[in-house]
Amino acid sequence: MPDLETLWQFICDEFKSKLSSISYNTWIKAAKPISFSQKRLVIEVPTALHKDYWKANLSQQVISMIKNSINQTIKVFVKLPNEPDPLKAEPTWVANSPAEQTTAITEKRRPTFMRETKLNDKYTFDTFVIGKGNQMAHAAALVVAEEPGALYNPLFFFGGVGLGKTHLMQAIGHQMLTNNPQAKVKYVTSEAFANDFINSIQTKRQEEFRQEYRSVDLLLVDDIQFFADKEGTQEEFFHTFNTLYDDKKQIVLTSDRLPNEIPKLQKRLVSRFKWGLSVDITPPDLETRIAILRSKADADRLAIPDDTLSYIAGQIDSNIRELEGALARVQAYASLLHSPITTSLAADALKNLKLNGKSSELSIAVIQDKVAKYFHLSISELKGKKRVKNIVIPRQIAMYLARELTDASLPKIGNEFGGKDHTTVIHAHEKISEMLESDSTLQRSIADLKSELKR
Ligand SMILES: Nc1ncnc2c1ncn2[C@@H]1O[C@H](COP(=O)(O)OP(=O)(O)OP(=O)(O)O)[C@@H](O)[C@H]1O
Repeated sequence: MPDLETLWQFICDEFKSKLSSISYNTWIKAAKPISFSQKRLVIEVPTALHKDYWKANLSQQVISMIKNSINQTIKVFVKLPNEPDPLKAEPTWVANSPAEQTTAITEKRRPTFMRETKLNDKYTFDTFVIGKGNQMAHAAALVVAEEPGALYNPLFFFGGVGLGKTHLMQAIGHQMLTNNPQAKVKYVTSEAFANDFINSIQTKRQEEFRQEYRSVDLLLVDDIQFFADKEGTQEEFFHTFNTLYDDKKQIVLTSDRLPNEIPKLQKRLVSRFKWGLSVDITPPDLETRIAILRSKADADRLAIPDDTLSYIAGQIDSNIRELEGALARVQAYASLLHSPITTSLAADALKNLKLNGKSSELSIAVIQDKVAKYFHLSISELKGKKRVKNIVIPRQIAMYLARELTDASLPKIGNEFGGKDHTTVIHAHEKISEMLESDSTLQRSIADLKSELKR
């Protein structure tokens, strides 16, 4: 019997010749051989989704590879990093389900009242940097691109602004078109869907609208939180969803929060969105931020020393769009001065951004506006006296942000919230700080709001 290292090398070589490089990097490179004894191979993978995929697709292939090459029957165990040694409790394997074949639909002429939204060429799997916060989302995206309609339908990405939801969603579209150039892929924002729908009513072309949306192989709808308040659109989307789902066509959705946290989203949509898989994308750690900057710099053929990239990555801690913006700013500054990019030049270029600190320009009114919009409240509700929970928490969040992000005094903040006492502001700040320690939904809302306020 080979030792663990030799065996794993053999398995990797076999998969390298069988799988595309994207699949290889996602499933095999991310896996780690742990032990091999008594014909039992233990492999560790990073997320639950990797584990499912291994069990459904890859374990059996490994068994066959070994059988074919040295005529030995081995067992394969797949575990997560925090799971105990699976050899003490043998799992059962899920049989591999055959990939769902999508049928090509001949492209019809697009009705003129609907604007075509094209996929962004840059948003592919190749340009997507994998890190801790997006690893599971990336793996799910790949599964869906390779086996649309079969496993995770709908696939739902949620998470803060600028973290790569659109990028990943469009990467699925590109990949599907690479695999099957005849496939009909449609990307829209929820607002474009709503506009198309309204236009179709105004121009009496609802049939065309339905034909367009219900005949696709892959429907990508971005930012569905904006369906809130749009009753008619939700109704129409419900039927679009049902038709596609019944036809086993893949649906991918994104939002800044989970379906049940989207205000005024119909319950039947919420429940349908939960049928598939919802995956969170969280802000990248420093290492991933540096890797993203490195990949952008390489793509633009920019010579930037590592310590300068680390410096830039250290300045922006959540939003990747801002990270790209910072790099562009440094690049522009360097070309303006005709100097090479160094850390001190980057520090100069970014010094006015005040990204992580307080901003004297940010006003309480702007905070109130953003918070009210985020929670779908009116400014007067936010500033008012109503004590119902769905208003009180946003009000306290707004006070908390005013305290954290501006230099305004407590009485001034109280005053701007309809003349409240400064002790109310202190209480709000304490309450939200305390909740932030354990409430992940709140953590995400605050991160989103902060990131929007820095835009
Ligand atoms: N992992 C990644 N690797 C490389 N680039 C990334 C990654 N994640 C995000 N980006 C880049 O960051 C920018 C913002 O990403 P994207 O627009 O996909 O975010 P989003 O989550 O959809 O944001 P929003 O909520 O504002 O719609 C894009 O230019 C995208 O290419």
